[in-house]
Amino acid sequence: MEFDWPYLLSLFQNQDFWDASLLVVELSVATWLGGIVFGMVLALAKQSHYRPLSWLAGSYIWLFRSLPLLVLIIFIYNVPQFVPSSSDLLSSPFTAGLLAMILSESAYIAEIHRGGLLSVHRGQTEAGRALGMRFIGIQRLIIIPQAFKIALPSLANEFVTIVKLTSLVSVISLAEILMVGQRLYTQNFKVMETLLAVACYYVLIVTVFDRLIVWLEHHFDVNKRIALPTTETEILLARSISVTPPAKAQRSAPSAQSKPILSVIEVRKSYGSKEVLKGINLQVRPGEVISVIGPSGSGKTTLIRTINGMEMLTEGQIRMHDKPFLHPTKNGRPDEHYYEHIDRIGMVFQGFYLFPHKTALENVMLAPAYHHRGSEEDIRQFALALLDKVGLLAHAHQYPHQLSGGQQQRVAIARALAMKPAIMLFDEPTSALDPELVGEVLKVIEDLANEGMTMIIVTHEMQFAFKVSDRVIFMEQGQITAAGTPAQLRESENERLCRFLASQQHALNQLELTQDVSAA
Ligand SMILES: Nc1ncnc2c1ncn2[C@@H]1O[C@H](COP(=O)(O)OP(=O)(O)OP(=O)(O)O)[C@@H](O)[C@H]1O
Repeated sequence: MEFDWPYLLSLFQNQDFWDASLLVVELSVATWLGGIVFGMVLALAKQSHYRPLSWLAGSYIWLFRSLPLLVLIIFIYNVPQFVPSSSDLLSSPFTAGLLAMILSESAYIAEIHRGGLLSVHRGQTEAGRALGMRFIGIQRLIIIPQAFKIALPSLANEFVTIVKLTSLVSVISLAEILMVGQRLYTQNFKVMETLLAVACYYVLIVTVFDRLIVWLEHHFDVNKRIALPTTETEILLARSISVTPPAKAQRSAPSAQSKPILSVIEVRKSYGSKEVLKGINLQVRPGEVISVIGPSGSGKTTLIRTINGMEMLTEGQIRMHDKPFLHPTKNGRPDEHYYEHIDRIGMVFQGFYLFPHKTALENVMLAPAYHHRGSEEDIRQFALALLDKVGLLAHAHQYPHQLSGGQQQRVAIARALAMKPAIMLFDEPTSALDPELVGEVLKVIEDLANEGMTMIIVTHEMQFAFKVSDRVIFMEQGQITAAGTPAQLRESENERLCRFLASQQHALNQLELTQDVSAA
């Protein structure tokens, strides 16, 4: 029996095949998009802290991954026999097939999404929370765009699987490509030629969409984007407003009479049986700059993370402007009091945690836009002015990966300032930086201190801490064991503090040298 080439070629002009190809494309794209949306809902639900929701999503994924698609398609197509009211919808083979495919595929896609969501660094969520954003906002603006980019190659692969799975809908008489082929070869018995044409149609569809998805991946890849320069108009816009407080508001010694902005009262924090903070009391007054120093593992970072709710306290309370802010809760998560005040606390992390899919300017604009702090134009102007303040106006349109560590940390400071915080928290802001980049970040923090910004700084930079602070706090084994002005601490007879400072003597010597030079 000879292979019939002319017959094979004629099949590429067969209208039924092209109609069936269009149907396969429609069914595949609708299943893929529906699966992506519903799969993301399932993936987020499975990660939820709310146990019943997480259990429901997990059960759905388990059930629909176990069910053969063929069985599901036949089952859904026959539902109207038992539920007549569904016949309007499900008596159409296309709708029934589409529904069955979305139900089944979303279970697989949910797991792909979950992989993407888990790959996004935890610091991204913390950065969003520190900007006062809630769960949905954080997912929508920060996590999902990054997770989607990570998951895109696997999602593309799933699209190919979906295209091939559409052949199963022929079981409910939907005229897709394989069914058109079957009808032909049962009449003319040219099985090989017809199936080769069927294969070619599938390969064509997959190839076209493969190219489209490559384009999509390229589109989402910020690494390939070229940063635009800051325009003259933007520079003028940034410099037409001042983001530095007026001279009279600038730094003076904090008054002991002024009411504290923040009160930490008998705060304890435990991880399991290990108590890391053992009854911390601290009051922060307007304009005060407090540095927290101490040996590694003494609880400095835990303290500052507890102050802005990144870690929940186990006992005690934290008050903002003498109003409830943080206290232990039943579910171990902050309550509404937290959201009333968190946007007045700016946090700068050791690891920067800039949003990698957004430019420096977009990073700074994100939180004020989310909180509707003015028109887009005003927010943009303020963000440009803040970037100018930290010396990065020229880099406004660069992505984080196009900036040095020091520049990224300065953008992170501008991002926190964009919310006009009443108090700024710095968690070892220079520890992740190369030594030559430390100075540029410390300079920005020192300028803020001189402008009267209230700050708590956890730092290992002794020279800096003793230079900028009104008060230095020494922590050891989860307790504040010494506190006072820099001068008081240097003269303290606290044995452990003396030993700690002696170990840091090199840095302090440098400070004295600098002071001697400036006094001369
Ligand atoms: N998530 C956690 N789970 C369990 N223990 C933790 C956790 N986070 C911190 N700890 C423990 O709490 C103690 C204090 O840690 P913390 O990071 O606050 O110290 P630190 O003074 O900031 O140290 P460093 O200067 O090295 O950063 C350490 O013993 C640490 O192992």
